[in-house]
Amino acid sequence: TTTLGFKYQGGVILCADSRATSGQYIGSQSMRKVVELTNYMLGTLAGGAADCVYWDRVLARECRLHELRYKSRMPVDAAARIMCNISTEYKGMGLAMGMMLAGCDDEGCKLIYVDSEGMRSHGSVFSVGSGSPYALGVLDTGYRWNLTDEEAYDLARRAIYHATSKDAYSGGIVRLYHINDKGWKNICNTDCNDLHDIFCEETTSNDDQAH
Ligand SMILES: C#CCCCC(=O)N[C@@H](Cc1ccccc1)C(=O)N[C@@H](CC(C)C)B(O)O
Repeated sequence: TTTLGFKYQGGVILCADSRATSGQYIGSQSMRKVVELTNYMLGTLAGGAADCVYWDRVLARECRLHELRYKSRMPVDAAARIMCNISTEYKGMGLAMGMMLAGCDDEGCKLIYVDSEGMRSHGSVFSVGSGSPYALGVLDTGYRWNLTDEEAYDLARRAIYHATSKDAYSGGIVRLYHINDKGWKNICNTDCNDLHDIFCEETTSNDDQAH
């Protein structure tokens, strides 16, 4: 898996691949690793597939119950703390999860990393999963706060694409989401092979073809 998230002037960007593997076997090329927790909060999944998918659903239920009981949004920090408490409760029992929670509440846009070791930290740029070293190489080079929306989308897609090229455990579809104070939006779901044609286009003109 390769997942990334970063905050910038336009809100928060989340992007992830869609491959599930078991050793060298590819179990799925269409996993949803950016998950919709509420209308205003998204999460990303990396690590054990069952662990991530199961506890993400538990968290989504807690968010909905909060809205029903208190008629107000679940703050992103509160959701992160719930996931952190779950991780702490099961620490040492083998859970393997590396997640990001992102959303914009009345305190502004938040990006929080949470994992099954009990880590919980706020940040502006994160990448989580087996392909994260490759993604960070692209991301840290191109990241700045004042990116335009289109530049942010392009940077996220490039970072995930290059990770899928190098990391055998990442691949499939690059799913890109944008969150701001109006909510979240799925910008695109692009197959890695199509991104190859965009990011690695060969200049084909007659003289070039005479290699
Ligand atoms: C194939 C298949 C069934 C899924 C097995 C399964 O959990 N694969 C894991 C890798 C892993 C992890 C821990 C133990 C063993 C295998 C996987 O693909 N994780 C991806 C994210 C999830 C959400 C899809 B990614 O982190 O690579």
